[in-house]
Amino acid sequence: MRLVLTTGEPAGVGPELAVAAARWFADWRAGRVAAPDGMRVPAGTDLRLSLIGDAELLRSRGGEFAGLAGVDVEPVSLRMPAPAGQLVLANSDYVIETLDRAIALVDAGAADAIVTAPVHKGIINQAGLSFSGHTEYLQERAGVPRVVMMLVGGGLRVALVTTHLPLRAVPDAITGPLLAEIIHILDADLRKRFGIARPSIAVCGLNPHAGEGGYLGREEIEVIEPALAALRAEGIALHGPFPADTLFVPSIVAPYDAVLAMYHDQGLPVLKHASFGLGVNITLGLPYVRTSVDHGTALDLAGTGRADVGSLLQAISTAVAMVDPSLSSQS
Ligand SMILES: NC(=O)c1ccc[n+]([C@@H]2O[C@H](COP(=O)([O-])OP(=O)(O)OC[C@H]3O[C@@H](n4cnc5c(N)ncnc54)[C@H](O)[C@@H]3O)[C@@H](O)[C@H]2O)c1
Ligand SMILES: N[C@H](C(=O)O)[C@H](O)COP(=O)(O)O
Repeated sequence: MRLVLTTGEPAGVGPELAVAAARWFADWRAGRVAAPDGMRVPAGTDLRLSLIGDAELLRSRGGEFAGLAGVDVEPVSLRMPAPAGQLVLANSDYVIETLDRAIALVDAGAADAIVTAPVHKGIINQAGLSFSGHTEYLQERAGVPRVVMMLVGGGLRVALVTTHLPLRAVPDAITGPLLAEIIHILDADLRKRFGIARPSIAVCGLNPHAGEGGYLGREEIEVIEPALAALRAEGIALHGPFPADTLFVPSIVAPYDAVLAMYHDQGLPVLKHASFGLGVNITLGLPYVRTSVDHGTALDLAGTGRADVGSLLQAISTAVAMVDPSLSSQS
């Protein structure tokens, strides 16, 4: 199995974390260490990790990594020097090229999964390239009509109906057809990638108290409940819509395999509170496995050696388990 790791915004923590992860990876594939969640792979497992990025940048930020067993570099050249913590407009092309290289490798069957280090959405847009996030970019490049962002951590799986959208645009974006597409992907991938025979999914309402019977908003009555009813009739185990504030109470959320939140900042703050630094961002619905870290470029920490590599290690081990579930069951 070969994973490709895009090393992210060159001014951020991605390059140094990628090299730290590569060192851990060499030990992990040799059976010498476990992943943060305890997952081990049997020594001798055929695993390779290719770092996609500028080799000199990686070395200067993370130290030497030549000779690590199972690790290589797919070189992409920086456009301009990249001082730690300082965004350089001209390097946005470099970031996009690392993603395109990863996509080309999975498309050609030369890699099984893409793991991504964080990019800076703002600087890419400032450079004139329209970019909402990896999730949307990978969807577009894969030519699939829809994908689902799901973050996993702290015992929770939280998927989103809408992703990188201004809050003002969210209510209009939530429609019956969108809910059906998202829920079909979520249900199918929980079965296929996570081995859950009949996923039980709790759905958040959009409005406070899930609309309070229509007195605090009507989207639940007019859009969400009818969509869920139709999907239940297909046999999908859907519950809700529930008021989001209490759904995440540990004893209430515990029975469900996943929560479906209506928008980014309804679901992700809960997950990041529960597991920041060890969470994994997964894109469901792509023709290949894609995982990522739960944090951003952390420009304030770049080059200091103080950034935590835990989420990246978890993203790598999760990708391996998703490509070959038999490996996770051996841990
Ligand atoms: N997967 C991704 O590509 C991804 C994910 C989230 C955010 N982003 C992007 O990152 C940029 C910065 O976003 P932000 O400032 O909101 O979030 P951020 O995650 O970069 O930083 C938030 C806080 O967390 C800390 N932090 C982040 N990563 C850490 C780590 N590995 N170890 C220890 N502390 C860490 C930072 O120092 C900061 O205090 C934005 O452009 C955003 O869009 C990218
Ligand atoms: N929504 C993600 C988060 O908050 O962690 C993050 O922005 C990354 O998204 P992409 O994987 O789409 O870049």
